[in-house]
Amino acid sequence: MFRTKFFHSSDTEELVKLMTTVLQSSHDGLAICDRNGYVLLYNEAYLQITGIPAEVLNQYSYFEQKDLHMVPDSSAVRAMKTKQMHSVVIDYANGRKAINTATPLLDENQELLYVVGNVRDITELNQLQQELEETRQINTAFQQALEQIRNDIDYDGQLIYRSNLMLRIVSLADRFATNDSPILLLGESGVGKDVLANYIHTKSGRSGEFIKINCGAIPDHLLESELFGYEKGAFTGASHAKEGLFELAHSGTIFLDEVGDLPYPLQVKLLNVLQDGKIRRLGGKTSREVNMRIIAATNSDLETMVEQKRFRQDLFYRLNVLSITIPPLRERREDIPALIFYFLKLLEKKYQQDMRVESDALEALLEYDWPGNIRELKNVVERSYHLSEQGKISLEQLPASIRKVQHAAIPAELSTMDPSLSLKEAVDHFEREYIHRILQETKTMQECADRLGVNISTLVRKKRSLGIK
Ligand SMILES: Nc1ncnc2c1ncn2[C@@H]1O[C@H](COP(=O)(O)OP(=O)(O)OP(=O)(O)O)[C@@H](O)[C@H]1O
Repeated sequence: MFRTKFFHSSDTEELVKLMTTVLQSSHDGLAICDRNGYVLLYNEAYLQITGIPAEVLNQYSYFEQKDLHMVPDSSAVRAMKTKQMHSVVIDYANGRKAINTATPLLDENQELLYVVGNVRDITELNQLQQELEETRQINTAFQQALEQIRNDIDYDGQLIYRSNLMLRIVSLADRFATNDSPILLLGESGVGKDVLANYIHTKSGRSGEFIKINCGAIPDHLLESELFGYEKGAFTGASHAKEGLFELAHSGTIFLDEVGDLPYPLQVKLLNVLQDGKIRRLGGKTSREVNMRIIAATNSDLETMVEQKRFRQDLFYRLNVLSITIPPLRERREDIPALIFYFLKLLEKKYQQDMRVESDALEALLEYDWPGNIRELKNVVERSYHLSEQGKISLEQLPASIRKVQHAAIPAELSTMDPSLSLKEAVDHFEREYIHRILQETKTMQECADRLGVNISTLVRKKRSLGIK
């Protein structure tokens, strides 16, 4: 409090009246106690916020209130003991939360005279903060979902492959497609687990929808209601009943992406669904039968997670009945050209602008290791397409990391490849030229197969089918 020159009241009675009005007008709780902790003055807000009855303030000192556990904590007691200002956050029994600050008033000999207590209610602030945090989490989940949609927007659902490895995987998927057992898809991020799950659903002949959920993208507290749905009044804000994704996937397939991120308590619930084919909505009294195919996918090492008790063993066994591991792109390099031309075709169709890939750029793309797999390849093709000049993608348009692995140029005619060729013709043309070149550069078939990253029988078959002498 600051005084101006106009203040010269020496009437104690008048001063007390003034003080009382000041105290009463404050929204913060205010209380003044003497050196023994007995409250002398307090305002209405103090009673409201702390919930301490007036009778207690009239009879008990702060020391007694604390000792008798009438209050959870007291900044006044701390201030009296230390003669220093103290602030504590207190959760009062009436459910309110407040910052409680006590300021000691000392005389000229540093002896305690009074302590002034200020209680600021932060209950609403706290709730607002929590709501803000929840909104933030929901926002992040939506952002991720939008990002996913944006990434998938150009995807026309085709599963492109040329390698024997993928051929085997697709025929395995064909066999698994027609039964109802759960399938676990494993493989690094971006190898195409999502695409394969979609493919399996299409091949399964199931009439229902393909429903996808990314278990890692939805905040834990929303995931259960998202999967199982809820009944009206199941929780605050549940003003109407809502179907969960399991119900939506009835007669269809539910794809649980990043299943390793499923919170531990939900893992038991998923296991129950897998075992008896029934779900119960949150707040629901009865169970409903759902006939759905579950496909789960992860790029985490579930076995290690089981050892670390982060993933339930029983659920792992149940999901792992039919599992398919999709190899990374660097282990099936024969797929790279087919994928490049496929993504280019999609872009050409969309933007009505044909594109050629110069030979050195193509070579760099083929040599690169693709740690981000097909997702990375797709992004690089898209980026280079937009950066291209005069209908050509050349080395300069590729990211530096890819340019680095570039070797000597491949036959020049590749860069001027006829854009009217079909994808298969273009790929065949490229493969013929490329294998021919590597054959010339190597001494044995084994060495050539190693350079190409294929096994020797693939190389022999390719040579024959492409008519390479
Ligand atoms: N064989 C394929 N043919 C055509 N496009 C593919 C193929 N495999 C993957 N893609 C494309 O690559 C991108 C990544 O694939 P997808 O989302 O299926 O990978 P993922 O293994 O599920 O990745 P994550 O583990 O990160 O979810 C997608 O845009 C997809 O369309």
